Amino acid sequence: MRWLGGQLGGTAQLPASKSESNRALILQALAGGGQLDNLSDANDTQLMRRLLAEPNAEVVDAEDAGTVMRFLTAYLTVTDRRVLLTGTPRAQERPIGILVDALRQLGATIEYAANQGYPPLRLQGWQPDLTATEPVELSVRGDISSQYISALMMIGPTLPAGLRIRLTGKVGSRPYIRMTQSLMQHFGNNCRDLGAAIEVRPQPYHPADYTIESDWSAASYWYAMVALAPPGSEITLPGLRQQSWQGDQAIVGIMAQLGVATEFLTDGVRLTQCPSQPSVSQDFSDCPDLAQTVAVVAAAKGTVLEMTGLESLRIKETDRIAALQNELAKFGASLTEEGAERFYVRSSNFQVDGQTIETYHDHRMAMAFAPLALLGPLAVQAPGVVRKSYPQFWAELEKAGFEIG
Ligand SMILES: O=C(O)C1=C[C@@H](OP(=O)(O)O)[C@@H](O)[C@H](O)C1
Ligand SMILES: C=C(OP(=O)(O)O)C(=O)O
Repeated sequence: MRWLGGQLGGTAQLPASKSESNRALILQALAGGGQLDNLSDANDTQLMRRLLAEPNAEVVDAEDAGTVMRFLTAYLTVTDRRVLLTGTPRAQERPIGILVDALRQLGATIEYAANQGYPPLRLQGWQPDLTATEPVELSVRGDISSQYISALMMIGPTLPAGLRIRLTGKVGSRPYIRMTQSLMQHFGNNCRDLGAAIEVRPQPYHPADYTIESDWSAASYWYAMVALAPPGSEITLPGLRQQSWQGDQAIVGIMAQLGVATEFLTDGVRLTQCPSQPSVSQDFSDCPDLAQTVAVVAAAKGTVLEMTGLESLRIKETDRIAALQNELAKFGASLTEEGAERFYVRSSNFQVDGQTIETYHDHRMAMAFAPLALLGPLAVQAPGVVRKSYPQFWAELEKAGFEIG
């Protein structure tokens, strides 16, 4: 792929948030109705929708979608389904023991079909304590994935006396927990986040309509393009809100330091260029999905980037730290760990001249490196990976003035 030249401009279409979509689908199913508008066309969301619509399936394949695997483990448990819940080889390497242990304490019978602590899972029955008058108390680690906590929160209202989840360890991806709370409240459960614990009342959901916001994680790739495009470039992204439930709106503040200014419009944002800083320090604990985008922009601009909060990156679609290290090295840039869990991106004489990017079955590797085509010719292996969250990504790049393929 290559950039055909000139300034970047115009409007780019974003997918709807897959995180909001996949929560809204679970809540709609538990509420027994409600109209959802602007559901994501991401494979992760279309898959969730299909799987929820198959009440008699004996094998449920969550493919490579973390939210689908984790949310359905809880949802299929409380709807008393007997199924084999499986996923891709990589999904079978992503841990789920914390969620399974919690569900067992609530009355689930779940067995591991292959390796202890990992999918595939055999869901074999659900017998909650129907006489409970006090909320069930659970302790759940927050430092592996917030998706376990969101999954438990969403099924909490189905328990006779609700649920109290005490969070232990460092809690990562916190905004995703708040997003779950906000959507639950929208569907009628006044769930409370007390910081160290989450209280879910036994209030039944009621059907509610909701229009999904555009996806801020997907927007991050357009921020990267504006940051690297010729002077005078800009882009408009419809469907993003100033009051957002998505933690990846943090891209606004991060990119303000890397040369992109955000103007909120009535519907969406307009991105323009602004001066950037020579070095940037950022904790990604709350926004892990932005790490790849920001690392690549910093490397390309020669900005020294200090990165913390990357702990969860090793257990996502791929080991994202190793993948970033390998691919940045192709441009003479580096990502090195200097001290415990403290990483630095550094580069000098960064050049794009026909390198091929490996994507490691990870949509975000493809999308984070694609903006480099603004600086020189580039090839991306297995470009179809983007379908997980942003199926129209390449088509939108073509409209914006890239030659693809
Ligand atoms: O709940 C969600 O929708 C998500 C939570 C995050 O995962 P972790 O909680 O595992 O960090 C994020 O990386 C993922 O893309 C989506
Ligand atoms: C980590 C991601 O997704 P999930 O965990 O839902 O597979 C992602 O989209 O970057």
